[in-house]
Amino acid sequence: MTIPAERNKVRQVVFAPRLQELLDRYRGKSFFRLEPDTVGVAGADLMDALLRSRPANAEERPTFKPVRGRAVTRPESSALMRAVGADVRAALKKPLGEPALTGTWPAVPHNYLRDLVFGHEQRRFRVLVDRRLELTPKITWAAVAAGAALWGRPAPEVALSTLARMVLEADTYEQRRFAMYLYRRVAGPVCFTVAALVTNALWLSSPLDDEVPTEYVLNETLRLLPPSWNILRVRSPEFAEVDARIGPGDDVLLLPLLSHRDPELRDAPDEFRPSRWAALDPDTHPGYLPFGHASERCWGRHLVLPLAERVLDLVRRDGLVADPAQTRARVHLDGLLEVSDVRVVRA
Ligand code: HEM
Repeated sequence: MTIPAERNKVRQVVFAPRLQELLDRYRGKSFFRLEPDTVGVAGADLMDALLRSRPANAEERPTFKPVRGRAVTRPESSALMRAVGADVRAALKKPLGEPALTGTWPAVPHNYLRDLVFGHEQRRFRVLVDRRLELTPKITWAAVAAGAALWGRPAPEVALSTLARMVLEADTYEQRRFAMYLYRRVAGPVCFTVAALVTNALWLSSPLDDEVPTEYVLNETLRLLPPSWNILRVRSPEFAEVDARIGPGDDVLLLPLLSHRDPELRDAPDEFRPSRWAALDPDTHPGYLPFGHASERCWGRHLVLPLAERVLDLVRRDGLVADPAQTRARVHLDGLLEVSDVRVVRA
C-alpha cells in the first residue's frame, strides 16, 4: 500500500506477510475458510448478521474477560470505566504545554499519554502501563503480583489517579492483585491503543492538511489501519442459523481489515482520503467496525478519540512530520495493528 508523500517519494506501509496474504487472497470476498475449524468473514451484511446473532461471551471480551478464572462483573467493569473516564477527562483539561514529541513513534506518544493521564502514579502502577509488558500475560501477572505484595499505602499528599484509588480500596492481597490486574487491562489500552492510532494517523496523513478536520483523519485512519483488525467469535449454534456454511465446530474470525477496504462499498478503497468522511457516518457506514458492532461497541471510544485528537493537535501546532527520509514502515502481525518505528521530526 502506498501513500503519496513528498513530491517524488512515496511512503509505504509494509504489512507482515500473513496480513498481506489476507488482503491479497480474500479482499472483496464475503466468506472464506481460513483453517479446518475457522472461517473468515469480511462481507458487511454477513458480519452484521453474525455479530447481531449473539452477544460476545465472557472470554471474547477484550478488556473484561475473566482474570485467571475469576469473572469480572458488570458493576466492576462499569466502575472501572467510570474511574478511567474521570482520569482521562481530568487529563484533557490540562493545558497543551510543551511536550517533546519528536522521536520514534509509537513509543513517544505512549509515554506522553502515560504521563498525561497517569502522570504522578506510584511506580507499582506506572510499571503496569509499560510497553514492555505488552502481550506478555505471564510477565504482566508477575508485575501485578509483585506490586500487590510490596504494599504500603502512599502518603495522603501523593497524587493518584481515580483508577489507582480503586485499587487502594481493596482489603486483601487477593483482591488487590485482582484490582491491579484490572488496572492494567483498563489503563494499558489508554496508552497502547491511542499511541497505535495516532502513529497510524501520522504515517498516513503526514504532513497533516490544515483544511481537513482531525475527526476525518481519524475515521480514515481507523478504516485503513484499524488497530483492532479482527474480531473473534468462538463456535456457537447461532452462527449456523445465520449461514449454513458455518459448521458447529467453526470459530468465526470477522475481519474489519478487509471489510474496510471492500471495493464494492467505497471508492478508491486503498487510498487515504479523509475528506470522504464529510459525507459518511462512521456509526452506520456498512462494514465499518473499528470499534466493533453497534450492538456492543467499544466502551472506550469516547476516551480514545479526544486523546488522539489532542496528540494530533500538538502535531499540527508543532509542525511535526514523519521523517521525509523514511519511506517504509512495517506493520507486524500482532494483537494490535500499528505501524512501527516511525521517525517523527519537526518539518
Ligand atoms: C484505538 C483504540 C481502541 C479500539 C480500536 C478499540 C476497539 C474495540 C473493539 C473492536 C471492540 C469490540 C470487540 C468485540 O466485539 O469483540 C471493543 C470493545 C471494548 N473496548 Fe475498545 N478499543 C479501543 C480502546 C479502548 C480503551 C482505551 C478501552 C478502555 C479504557 C476500551 C474498552 C473496551 C471495552 C470495555 C469493550 C467492551 C467489551 C469488553 O472488553 O469487555 N477500548 N473495543
